[in-house]
Amino acid sequence: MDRAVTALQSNTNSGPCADAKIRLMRELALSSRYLQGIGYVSNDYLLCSSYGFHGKEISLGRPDHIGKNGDAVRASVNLPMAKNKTFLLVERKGYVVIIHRDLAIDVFLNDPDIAIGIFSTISHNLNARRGSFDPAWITRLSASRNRPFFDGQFIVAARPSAKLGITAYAAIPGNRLAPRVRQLTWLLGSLGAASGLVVMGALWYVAKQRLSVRSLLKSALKTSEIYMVYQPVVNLSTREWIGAEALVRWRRPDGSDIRPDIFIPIAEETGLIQQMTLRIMETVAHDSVGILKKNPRFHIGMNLSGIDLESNTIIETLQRLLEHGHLRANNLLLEATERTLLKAHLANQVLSDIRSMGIAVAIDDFGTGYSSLSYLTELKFDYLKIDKSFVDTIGTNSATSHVIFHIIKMAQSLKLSIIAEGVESEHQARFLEQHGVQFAQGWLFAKPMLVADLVDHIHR
Ligand SMILES: Nc1nc2c(ncn2[C@@H]2O[C@@H]3COP(=O)(O)O[C@H]4[C@@H](O)[C@H](n5cnc6c(=O)[nH]c(N)nc65)O[C@@H]4COP(=O)(O)O[C@H]3[C@H]2O)c(=O)[nH]1
Repeated sequence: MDRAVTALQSNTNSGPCADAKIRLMRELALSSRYLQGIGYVSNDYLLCSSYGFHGKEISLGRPDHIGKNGDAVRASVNLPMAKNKTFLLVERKGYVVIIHRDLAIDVFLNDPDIAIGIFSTISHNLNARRGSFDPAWITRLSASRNRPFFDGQFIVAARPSAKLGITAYAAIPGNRLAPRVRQLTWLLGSLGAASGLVVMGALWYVAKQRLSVRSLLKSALKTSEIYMVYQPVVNLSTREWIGAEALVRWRRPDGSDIRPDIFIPIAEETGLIQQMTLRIMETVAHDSVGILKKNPRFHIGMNLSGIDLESNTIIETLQRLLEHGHLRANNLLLEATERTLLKAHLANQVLSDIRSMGIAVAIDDFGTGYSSLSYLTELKFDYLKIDKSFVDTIGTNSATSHVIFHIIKMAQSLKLSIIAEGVESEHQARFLEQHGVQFAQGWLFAKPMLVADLVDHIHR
């Protein structure tokens, strides 16, 4: 808009609706991705526009809102040249930009994860929606006077505008927020579109809410809301439980569960992950007392995040646990994903320090990252965990079904022990065993369980 108004104002050779000015309006409108048209307004009448000179002036009505900078906004205008469409008009210094009313949310089309809704508080209709917008959010937000909430997956916020008679709703998956908000608010802000500004407000509410998810998580770390479950790892030939993977859980006081793949990235981005890893390790050390009494050779796998691999803190924590607890180095298996290794520049050093303490290290979710092979040759691992997505291809004709053979062969040639993840059928278990995979975990054998259940099931 700035560019269009400046260009039109600085062209002083002709009157506001002269042919040359209309040609300039047309060029400016055509070169913009977001403006449907540009026009000249006097006393609430559109006299001419990039569509030409309007023999009969078009009445626009009074603006709905005048901004602090003097911009006059008309939120819902029908123009005779596009009868079935509703436009948003922003007038500045006599010139007006014509924007399709849904444009403010159309810019989100390329991002299916972001859900947007614009609700008319006058007609009580959802004027527009994008992404997996859940109308139930409207009821929940209006019941709580538009206080943003986190439903375990999405952070949802609303921003009402009495002047425009709308409420904009924005919802973003908790783990994807920060960079997108910055990018989208910039884009919407530069449009200067009124409904865009309301959507922008909703997005900022969402961003603020993310910080409150951090504070919720921070206090949860001090309570039993954060706890561990254990998924057994079996020996494929004997089906004996030889170890378990510790998986963190967060249950809110209202009984709702928040998934680790949602809150771990939030903990990583908001500087809480080290505190969380420490809490996880202390809980595992505590839980291991009962487990090791039943089977002193049992191993417990723990996931590491990229930030854990950036400093020596993890080494100090492990040393403390080994010195003061029941755990021995050979009871532990630390799991790092390719994704975390990619982020951690010091990973090589930290992983080799962990191994020199006698603790085994696994590469987790193998094959789902970017440069898997280079990790296998540059870093030393003891175990390779085959990701569930490859196990799922066993017995199918999918294009990637042969990849699992190569992963197994590669691990064998590097003398790594293999654990297959996400085994759900007997057919998959038999296939893996026949191809030399020693260990597996998955719902076929057991789902993640509380430590008391694990202890009950371990054979002496
Ligand atoms: N459909 C299906 N799913 C199965 C089956 N067997 C296991 N799973 C699920 O697959 C995930 C395996 O964990 P992961 O790959 O380490 O992936 C983990 C890990 O990356 C992360 N995570 C979990 N706990 C921790 C933790 O304590 N610390 C860190 N840094 N990350 C964790 O969150 C991810 C998700 O964990 P969960 O939701 O617990 O989900 C777990 C587990 O419950 C199966 O047969 N079928």
